[in-house]
Amino acid sequence: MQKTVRRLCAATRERTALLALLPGAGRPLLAVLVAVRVLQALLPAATALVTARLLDAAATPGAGTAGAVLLVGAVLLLGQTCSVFQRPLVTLVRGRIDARHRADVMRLLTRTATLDVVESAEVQALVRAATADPREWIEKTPAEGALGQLSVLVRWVGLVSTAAVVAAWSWWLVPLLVVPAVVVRHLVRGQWVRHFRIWVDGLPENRRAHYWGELTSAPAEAKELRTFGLGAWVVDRRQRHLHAQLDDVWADDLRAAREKWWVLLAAVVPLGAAFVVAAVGTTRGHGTVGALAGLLAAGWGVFSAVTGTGDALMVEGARPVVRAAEALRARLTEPETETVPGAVREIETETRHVPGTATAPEPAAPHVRLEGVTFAYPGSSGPVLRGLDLEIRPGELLAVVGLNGAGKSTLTKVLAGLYEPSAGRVTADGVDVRAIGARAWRRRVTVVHQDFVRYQLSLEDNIALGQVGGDRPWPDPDAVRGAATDAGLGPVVDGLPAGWRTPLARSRTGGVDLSGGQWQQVALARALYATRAGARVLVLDEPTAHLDVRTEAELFRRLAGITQGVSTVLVSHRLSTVRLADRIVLLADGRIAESGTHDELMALGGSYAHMFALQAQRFARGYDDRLETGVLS
Ligand SMILES: Nc1ncnc2c1ncn2[C@@H]1O[C@H](COP(=O)(O)OP(=O)(O)OP(=O)(O)O)[C@@H](O)[C@H]1O
Repeated sequence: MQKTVRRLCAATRERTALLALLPGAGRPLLAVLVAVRVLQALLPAATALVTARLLDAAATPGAGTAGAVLLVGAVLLLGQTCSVFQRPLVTLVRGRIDARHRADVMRLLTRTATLDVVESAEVQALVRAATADPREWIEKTPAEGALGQLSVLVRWVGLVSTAAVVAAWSWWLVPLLVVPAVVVRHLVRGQWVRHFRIWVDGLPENRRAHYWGELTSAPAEAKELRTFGLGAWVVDRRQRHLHAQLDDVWADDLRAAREKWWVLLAAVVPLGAAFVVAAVGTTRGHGTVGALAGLLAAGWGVFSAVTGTGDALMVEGARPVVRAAEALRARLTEPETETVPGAVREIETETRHVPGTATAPEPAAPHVRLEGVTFAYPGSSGPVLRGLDLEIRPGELLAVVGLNGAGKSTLTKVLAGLYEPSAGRVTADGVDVRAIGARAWRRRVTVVHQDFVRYQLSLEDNIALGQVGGDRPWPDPDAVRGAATDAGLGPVVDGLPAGWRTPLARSRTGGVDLSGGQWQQVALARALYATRAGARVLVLDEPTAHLDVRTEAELFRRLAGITQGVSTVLVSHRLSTVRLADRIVLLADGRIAESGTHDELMALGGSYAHMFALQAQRFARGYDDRLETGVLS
C-alpha cells in the first residue's frame, strides 16, 4: 500500500514536472496551443449538437435548414482550422522545449570540473537516458511527454462536454458508455505496459545489435572489417542479437492480436446495447431522430475520450527522461570554486597576453608542486599515484618517463586539475589549486593529451580552440599563425585547398583529413595558442609519437625558444628526445623513483640508465635511424 502511494506520488510529481516544461516554449505560443486543443476537444460535442439540429430541421416540414447548415459548416471549418494550425504549433513547442532541455543537460555536463564524474558508468547511463534523443519507440522526449500530459488534461473537456450531450438525452446512458470504456482502456493499457516491459528487457540485446550494425557503415571500422574479412561475421552477430530481442516482441504482438477479440467484445457489446436502447427509445417517442443522431455521435465521443491511450504512452515514455535529468542535476550540481583567496587573486585576474598584440605584462610561470599526491580511479583496486612529490620549476623543461601504465598520463591530468587527488595537493606558488578554482587554474595550464580531439572544424578554429572566451577577439589570426608556425605546420597549411579555412574533416564540403603526425602538430599548435593567451604550464603527453624523426628533432630543437617563460612537462617514451630536458623524472610504483639530468641519471645507473641503454641498443641495431643519421646524438 505504502509502495503504491509512493509510486503514485512519484508519478504525479513527474507529470507535474512535464507540465511545468510547457511555459518554456513561450507563454503566447502555449496559450494559442491550449486554445486550439480545447476547441478540438469540444468539437465532438459541437458536431453532435449541430448534426441533431440539422436533421431535426430537415425532418420538420416548413422549417428552414439554412441556419442549421451554416452551423454545421462553421463547426467543420473550425475543426479544419484547428487541425491546420495544430501541427506547426506542436512542432514549435516541441522544438523549443526539447532544445532547451538538451542544452540544460549539456551545460550540466560541461560544468563539471573533473573527469571522474563524467567517466562514471552511472553518469553515462543517466546522460544516455536524459539526453532525450529517442532511439526506440518506447523513448519519448520531454516535450512529447509534456504535450501528452496536456492532451490527457484536455481530454477531460471532451469527456465532460460529450457526456453532457448524452446526459441531455438520458443520464443513465452516461455510465453505460463510460464503464465499458474504462474496461477497454484498462485492457489496452495492460497490453501496452506488457509490450513496453518486453522492449525494455530486450534493450541490452538491441544495443548490441545496433553496435554491430553501426560497425558496417563506420569509416574507421570499415578498414578492419575488410582487412580481417569480418563482414559476414558482424552481420550474423547483429542478426542474432536482434532476434534475441525481437522474437519475444513478435510473440507478444501475436498474443496482443489474439486478445483484441476480448477488447472488441468489451467495446462493441455495451456500446451496441446503449445505442439499441436509444434507438428503441426514439421509436417509442423519446426524443427526435436528430437527437438520436446527436446522441450516437456524442456517445462515440465519450468512448473515444476515455479509451485513447496514445497521450498516456507519450507521458510514460518521457517520465524516465525527466527522472534521469533530475538525477543528473542532483549528481552534477557541484559548486565550482570561483572565489579566489587574496593570495592568488593575481593569478585569476592577470591580463591574458598575446605577444605583440597588447602591452600587458607577461604573467610569470608559477612554481608548481605536487605534495604527497595519491590518486586512485573510482572502482579500481589500488591507487595509481601513491604519495607522489614533484616540483615543476618556473620555465624549466621537465621530462617524465616510465613504463606503460606507470601513471604518467594520470599525473598530467591531476596536474591539470582534471582529477582531484584523493590525498595530498597540487600547489601553484604555494597555493592549493583547488582554492584557485578549476577554471582559473586551467587557463594557466594547457595540455596536449595523448588522445587529443580532432575537431571537425577549420584548421584555424582547431588551433584557436586552445583558448576561447575572454575579452580578446576570437580567433586571433596572429596567434593562430604564430602557434602553427611554432608547431611546424607551415608546409601543411600551404598544401591545404582553402588554407586556414579548410575544414579538417572529409565529411565536410571541401574538407580534408590530415595524417596522424599532422594532426599531432595541430594539437600542439592548439596548446601553443593557449600559451600565447596566457597559459604558463605546457603539458605534452607523448606529443611526438606520430611525428617522423626529422619533424620531431626539428621541433625539439626549437622547443626551448617557443616556450620561453613557460614551464614544460614532457611525457615521452623516446629517451633520445627526453635527454634534452633540463630535468628528467622516472615514475615507478606511483612515485618519483629517480630525478636528475640525463647525465646524472646515467651516472646513477638505475632504471633510467637501463632503459636508455636498451633503447640505444635497439636503435643502433637499426630500429631507429636517429642515432645513425646523427639527427639525434
Ligand atoms: N579513466 C581510467 N579509469 C580507470 N583506470 C584508468 C583510467 N585511465 C588509466 N587508468 C589506469 O591507470 C593506470 C595508469 O594509466 P596511465 O594512462 O596514467 O599510464 P601511462 O604511464 O600514461 O601509460 P602509457 O605509457 O601506456 O601511456 C593504468 O593501470 C590504467 O589502466
